[in-house]
Amino acid sequence: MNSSMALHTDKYQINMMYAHWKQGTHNQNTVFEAFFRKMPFGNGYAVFAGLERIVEYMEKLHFSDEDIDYLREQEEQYDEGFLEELRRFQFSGQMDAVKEGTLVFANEPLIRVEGRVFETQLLETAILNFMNFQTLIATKASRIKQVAKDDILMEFGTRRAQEADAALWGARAAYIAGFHATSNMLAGRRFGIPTKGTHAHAWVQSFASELDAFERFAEVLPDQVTLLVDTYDTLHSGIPNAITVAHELKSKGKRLSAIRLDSGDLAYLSIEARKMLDEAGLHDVQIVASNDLDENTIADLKMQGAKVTSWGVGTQLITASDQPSLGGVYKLVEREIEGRMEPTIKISANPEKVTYPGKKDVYRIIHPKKKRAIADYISLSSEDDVEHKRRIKLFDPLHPYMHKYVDHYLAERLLEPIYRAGELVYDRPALEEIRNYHQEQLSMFWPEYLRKRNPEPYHVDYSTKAWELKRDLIEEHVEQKSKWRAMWQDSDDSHES
Ligand SMILES: Nc1ncnc2c1ncn2[C@@H]1O[C@H](COP(=O)(O)OP(=O)(O)OP(=O)(O)O)[C@@H](O)[C@H]1O
Ligand SMILES: O=P(O)(O)OC[C@H]1O[C@H](OP(=O)(O)OP(=O)(O)O)[C@H](O)[C@@H]1O
Ligand SMILES: O=C(O)c1cccnc1
Repeated sequence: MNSSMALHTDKYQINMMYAHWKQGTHNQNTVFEAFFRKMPFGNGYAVFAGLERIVEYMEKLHFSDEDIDYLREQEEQYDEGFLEELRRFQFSGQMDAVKEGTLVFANEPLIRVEGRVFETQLLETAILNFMNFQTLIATKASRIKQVAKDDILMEFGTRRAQEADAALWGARAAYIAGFHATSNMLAGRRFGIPTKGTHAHAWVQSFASELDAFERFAEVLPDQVTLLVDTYDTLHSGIPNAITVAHELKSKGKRLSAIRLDSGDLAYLSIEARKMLDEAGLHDVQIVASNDLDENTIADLKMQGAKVTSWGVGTQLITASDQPSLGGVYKLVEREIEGRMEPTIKISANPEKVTYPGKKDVYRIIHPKKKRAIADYISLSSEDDVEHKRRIKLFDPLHPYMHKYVDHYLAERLLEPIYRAGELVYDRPALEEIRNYHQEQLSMFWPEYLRKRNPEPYHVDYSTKAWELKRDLIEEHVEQKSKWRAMWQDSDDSHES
């Protein structure tokens, strides 16, 4: 079985690789950077995820004989020599990336890939596919976590996910952002995420009575029982029957762990359920809620005094339903011209889409005493001001007159080496470590950047040199454009005369 995902790319990447190969430019050195332009869900931050998947992909990346046969069959224009080159394909370049769980912001490089254009071009589609989805889900999960605070969060989304990979990697992304468990057993086995499960309405329906169903379930799984109480009548049947079973378990030295509410007014029902359980002396029986929950409903329910301590969240999380995609892009920022690396820019009529040229680094600038993040500072990799702790100027690229100088600061370089000369040099952290690191990250930010609604925009600032480079290349482009215009004008005039 071919486990490589080399063909998990857009055809245009292979066509460009072919065209470079034919033109003899395929060994040209290049630098690409991946970033997104707009914060998802209007959130103040995003949670970077997807690196583990990218490394898995990179480690297996090669074109198998079947891949080559397929390409030959698909595109008769491809030369055999090109297919031979693909057969020898191996990533030999550099990759740097932000660690999973890091809080990241719009317009900062999150992944940087350097190498032969023949290699760097191929990776675009897969890298964006992994980064965009997982970062989106981790961010959505983080919003839910902010609201749920210390309650237990269970990821229930598999049945509604956009197919299997999304369910698996989505469960992992949610765990990074602070979910406690998943219902997906494969995600549990593969990533070591704790698994949890209650039972469905079908269990209750498959018995003559609800009480019988509850008793039979508790009999075989007495150590972790959560009973779903809304199949027939939550207040008049489900909860009373669950209380009966709880007493039966108690008499055997066991404990009913929780009841689950899955329909109706979850605030009202949970308050009533709590009263009934407490009156029965069952103070330690918890209440789980599920049913199309997201951060907004959970916040509403909490505001209404819902007595829920565990939330099962599926559809809205795994499909990121209010924003089903993150628009991350992968842009060429430098290329080799006659043996020298030169910055390159993409111009667009939309000013937001004009790229920042040049190979860059991202530093998190931290208040030396308060140990909180002040801003992210993006400078050209050729600059070393931050490395030497020299004074830096922070200014808003949209409003350059708004600026301040910072003399004393701590700095963390966000892009870490992942590949060097094609070798994996990154010590892949355990999932638990990533999850803890994410929690530490949150504590480095002032709450105004983290709030769910109308967060204060966190500063992502460019160095003066990075900003001037962009300005100069735009000016060069404008001059070039007016020259072309004049040329066209002249040729039109001569045709007319
Ligand atoms: N007190 C509440 N305040 C705000 N939202 C609530 C409250 N109680 C429930 N909800 C949410 O309202 C929505 C109710 O959806 P819907 O009407 O489809 O469910 P239902 O009729 O209760 O149950 P079913 O899933 O059986 O159709 C869900 O998203 C649920 O999470
Ligand atoms: O609502 P979600 O956040 O996606 O959580 C998962 C849902 O999956 C189950 O429902 P089921 O598939 O039985 O369908 P239902 O919506 O009719 O209960 C469960 O009872 C939850 O309601
Ligand atoms: O365990 C549960 O209660 C569960 C799991 C998946 C989807 N809905 C509910």
